[in-house]
Amino acid sequence: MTAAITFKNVTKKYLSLSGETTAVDRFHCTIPEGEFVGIVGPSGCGKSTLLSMLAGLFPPTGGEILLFHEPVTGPSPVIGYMLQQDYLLPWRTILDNVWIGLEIRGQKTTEQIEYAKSLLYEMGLEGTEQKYPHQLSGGMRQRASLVRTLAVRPKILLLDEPFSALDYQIKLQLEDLIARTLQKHKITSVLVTHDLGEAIAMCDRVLVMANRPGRLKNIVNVPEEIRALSPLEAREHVEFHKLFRKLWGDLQNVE
Ligand SMILES: Nc1ncnc2c1ncn2[C@@H]1O[C@H](COP(=O)(O)OP(=O)(O)OP(=O)(O)O)[C@@H](O)[C@H]1O
Repeated sequence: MTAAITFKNVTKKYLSLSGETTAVDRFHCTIPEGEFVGIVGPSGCGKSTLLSMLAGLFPPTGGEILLFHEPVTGPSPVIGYMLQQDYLLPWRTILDNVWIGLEIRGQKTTEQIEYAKSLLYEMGLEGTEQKYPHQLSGGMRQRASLVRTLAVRPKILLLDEPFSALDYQIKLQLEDLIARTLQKHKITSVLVTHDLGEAIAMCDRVLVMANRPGRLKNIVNVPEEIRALSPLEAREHVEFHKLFRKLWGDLQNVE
């Protein structure tokens, strides 16, 4: 097993005028390559802080984070980030948005362009190439945003509440499509979500965090019977409901 992400006793303290806040306290865990991991926990338990440190936006105060056994020292090209907002540039067509990362990295080769287009079609966006973001629905824009992120071939994808701005039906459809795409391309993924059902339906393991200070409370493996199903089908399975109740119980006792 290759470790894609290793958190070694990671701590983050913020200093502000009102004093010191320990946002993350000795977070320790390993995520193997190809795994899809969810992080759930009460508001303020340090989920976004963890993702930001993983993305190399700022360093931990204590401990260390490794990506494929190399310490994180800043933003890394192996990491892609998908946020709640799509941040597509409104003055560029969908196709021009999709390969913006390739342009910035000087990688806009014929092969890479073809790869980006194939991702666009995989995500059901054929026919939108020459449209502008305002001509697409919220779900389509999120899909285009994911294509842009995947076009530069990240090995690790961080998803910070990517579906929370979408309505329920679109969100379920997107969960299915995105889970399939990430599995197909064997991308190690970390999903931060407030939606327990989403974490169970999409992930191989769910990390439950506790508050004040933010720390890892529990790790729950999603049973094989659920993982073998699509996120939509998983929600119908009896094991899904059992696990939902267990995680719900865990979260009631995490303070
Ligand atoms: N820049 C900052 N300066 C001071 N404190 C901060 C800063 N950013 C976050 N915090 C504090 O660190 C703690 C963890 O915040 P963080 O945003 O990581 O939590 P979260 O679990 O992502 O929350 P939510 O689920 O509400 O998005 C909170 O107590 C927050 O107030």
